[in-house]
Amino acid sequence: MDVLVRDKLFISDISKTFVDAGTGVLNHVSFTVRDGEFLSILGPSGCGKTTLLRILIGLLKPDTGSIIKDGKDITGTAPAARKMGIVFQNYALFENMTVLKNVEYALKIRPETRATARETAMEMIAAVGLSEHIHKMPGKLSGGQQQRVAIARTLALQPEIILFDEPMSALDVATRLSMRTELKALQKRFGTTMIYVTHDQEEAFALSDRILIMDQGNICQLDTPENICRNPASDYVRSFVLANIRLKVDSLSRYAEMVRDV
Ligand SMILES: Nc1ncnc2c1ncn2[C@@H]1O[C@H](COP(=O)(O)OP(=O)(O)OP(=O)(O)O)[C@@H](O)[C@H]1O
Repeated sequence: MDVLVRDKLFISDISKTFVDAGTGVLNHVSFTVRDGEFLSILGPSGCGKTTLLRILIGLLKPDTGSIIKDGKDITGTAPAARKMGIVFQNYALFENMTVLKNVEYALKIRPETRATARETAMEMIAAVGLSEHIHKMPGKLSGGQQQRVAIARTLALQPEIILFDEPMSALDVATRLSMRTELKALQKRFGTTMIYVTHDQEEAFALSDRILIMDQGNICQLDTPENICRNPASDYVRSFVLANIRLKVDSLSRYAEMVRDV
């Protein structure tokens, strides 16, 4: 596979086996992520999505393969030097620090961002719409607000790539829908490449420039939502498309019922 200039990441032949998992969790996975792209990784529980994210950010070493970022091999590079950030499902905030302190913390540790830490933190908190909550503790915020703090904290470090590991799974449906719009707006504003792990078909189809569909450590298809719908690469992928259509029909009929009852 040729590395194109607009490719932000080139993941080549990544494999991973855990001794106690028996079979390979990732089997010679190769794909590219384009600069500024919103790429979702979609697949059932246990198919290797989180393992792939952990390898991309450097928390886990692959058994084979390499990760090329902007043309440079970063497979052995420390996580902090990769210019990537990660947002988890459980927010992972410091419970004993205010919103402001949570966002400021990492900026204050780094000599190059220390002087402007307060200003940057305030700007990022404003970007996620939480300016009026800066002095609150995370425990006093809703789940959606806590996830916004986690996103502001990640954005503040100006990563080139943000990885999301099922960031909406703990949120209610209405919050998830509004967070989708906000996330896309933030991506547009900051031009960040985003890699978004989910097992929610509807979310992946609604958010993504391209979707990578995985099953049992293998890539089944990587394409735009439209092309996946038009030309599913296998019966397995077709079942994802059909499930997504069913979800849409279900929510449309729920909406129709709500409107009828008004
Ligand atoms: N540190 C580990 N040691 C042993 N096995 C592991 C380890 N981490 C993950 N696994 C196994 O690897 C497989 C893939 O796990 P992974 O967390 O990557 O899946 P996933 O697609 O993210 O699943 P989910 O959607 O449930 O989060 C699973 O069978 C899991 O049990």
